[in-house]
This record gives sequence, structure tokens and C-alpha cells, in this order.
Amino acid sequence: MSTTPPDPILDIRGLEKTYRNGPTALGGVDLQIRKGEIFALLGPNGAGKTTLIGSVCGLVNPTGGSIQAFGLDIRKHWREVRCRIGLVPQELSFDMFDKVIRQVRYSRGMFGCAPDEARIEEVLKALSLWDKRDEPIRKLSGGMKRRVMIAKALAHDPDLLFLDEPTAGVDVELRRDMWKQIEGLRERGTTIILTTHYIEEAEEMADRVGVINKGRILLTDDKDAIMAQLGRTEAVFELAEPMGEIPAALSEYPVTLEDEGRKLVYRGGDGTGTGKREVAELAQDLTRSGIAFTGLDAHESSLEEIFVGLVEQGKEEIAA
Ligand SMILES: Nc1ncnc2c1ncn2[C@@H]1O[C@H](COP(=O)(O)OP(=O)(O)OP(=O)(O)O)[C@@H](O)[C@H]1O
Repeated sequence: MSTTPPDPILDIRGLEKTYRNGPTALGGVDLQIRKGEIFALLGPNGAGKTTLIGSVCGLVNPTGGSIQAFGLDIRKHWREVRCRIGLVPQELSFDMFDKVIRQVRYSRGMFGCAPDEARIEEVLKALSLWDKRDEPIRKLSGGMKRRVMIAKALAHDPDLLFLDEPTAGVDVELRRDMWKQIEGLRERGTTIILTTHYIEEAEEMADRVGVINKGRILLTDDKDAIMAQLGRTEAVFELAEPMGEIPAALSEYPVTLEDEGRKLVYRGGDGTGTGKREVAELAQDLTRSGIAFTGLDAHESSLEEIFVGLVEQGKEEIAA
């Protein structure tokens, strides 16, 4: 399952990175990102997400493969490419004693861009930091500090923005607020690649999702397509009396008997609500057929289950 966007803004082919005296962090990654999308890269600890981002942002030196951004080879055209890319790293990194506005201005200069007070004002206002512009960073709350990190990454108006774990360790309210900020960036045309451990984040925000594990991309696809293909409904009916076999009246349903006939399990649907409807019909048919049940537990498989399933499947393939 993979979708290759036409004319990608970022085109990564066969990317490899083996750290000196270290592991193979990337084992041949192919990834294409389309202009204007939010792409979520999901993977467990040590999967290679930060190494992948670092390779595009010039912080990691790949040992193989190629990267083109905006149609340019990043090694040959580093200066041109660099000023069009922004990165919000995982770790907070700035001079805590400096004022917000000075750090954001400084960051713009780091990318070789001429001073532009109007742009700095725009960024600070968009991130609700304008009132805090003269505060020393150390006085800000954790959430505000993270916003300053985003402001720094946006000061030079990048076309492609990387957010490495943008909401790691922040509370739910702040996470939702960050999602809004990120959505606002997309509306202004910025292409966004974010890494996350939070499946909910990918589910909420991303247009496409990629799953990476052990330096290999296991899957990339439209989020909705993944949900439609794999987002199944599972419903377990606890039967009042164990059943020997599935009655003919129910033969049309994707059901099986488990736990020595004590449970009737439905697994079906396509993530678009059909599963829930069918479970409701099944419940009615059970009642009509005089089959009593004492409990019903139904849920739709989330991206989280799909993700865990893929990682587990990958482990088995590697072991085989
Ligand atoms: N500078 C380095 N030197 C040696 N090994 C490294 C270095 N940086 C990362 N690694 C290793 O490379 C692998 C991939 O790490 P990476 O940080 O890219 O993963 P990640 O998916 O970002 O993980 P996390 O979600 O924990 O940040 C890991 O095994 C890690 O220990």
C-alpha cells in the first residue's frame, strides 16, 4: 500500500544511514511528500524518524541514497534548499535569558534571510506570542516555549516544515491548541511533516500517514484509505447459551464463534460506519431468532491497532 504523489515537494530515494559504531538507523527509505499536505510519520522509539528528518535538514549525513527538495538535489543546492526548510526539533533549544522577539529575529538571520520586522510580527501574532515578545524566554510556560520554537522555525517563511514530536509531553488542552496552530499553517500553504508517538495526533491532523520501524517504511497511504481498508468494527456478543454452530439466519454476516460457542464475534465494516450499522442489524436478527445475549462489546479498530499490528507483522517478517 503506497501512494506516490506526482511532482513531490520532497523526494527521498533509497536513503540509508549507519551511524559510526552504531546501528543502521535507516535501511533504504523511499518517501515522497506532496505539496501542501500534512504527513505524519509514525513509529516507535528508535525507528529512525529523527534521523530521517535530520537527513533532510542537513543535521545528519546520510550514508546512501538521495534527497531532492523542491526538485533540487539537497547536497548540490544546499543553500537554496536550506532557506526553504524549517525545523521544530524535539528538544527546546534557545537562550533562555534572551527575549522572545530577539530569538525569533536571530533565527531568521541564521537562514541567511534579510531582516523583516513585518514577518516577525506576523509570526508572533499568529502564534499568540506578540504580547510576550519582550519577555525573557525562561519566564514563559512550557507551552509558550514550544510556540517560540515554532516561531523560530517559521521566521524565514519556509515552504516545508518539519515538526519532530511537536506535542510530546504537553497536556491535552495545549496539544489541541498546537493542532489548531499547525492547521493554520497548512491553510497558508506550508507543507508539514510531523513525527509523533500519538496515534490520535495522526488520526486528527494528517492527510497521509507513514509508518516507520527499524529504519524501514512499512506503509504510506492516505489516512482515510488506511482507515477504510483496515478500520474494522469488532463486536463481541456474549451469548446466554453456548451455540454449536452459526444458524442459517446469520450466515450472511461475517461472524465466528469463539470461546467454545459462548461468544459470537462480528468482524467487518470498512471504517465508514457500515460495521456499526451491520452490528445493529445483527443484534436485531439475533433477537428475532430467539438467541439471547447477555453482553455486547463493540469497537472500531483505530489507527493505533493498525499501527501496532503492522509493527508486530514487521517483527515476524524480520524473524522469519
Ligand atoms: N548520533 C547517533 N549516534 C549513534 N546512533 C544513533 C545516533 N542517533 C540515533 N542513533 C540510533 O539510530 C536509531 C534511530 O534513532 P532515531 O533517533 O532516528 O529514532 P526515532 O524514531 O527518532 O526515535 P525517538 O522516537 O525515540 O526519537 C536508534 O537505534 C538510535 O539509537
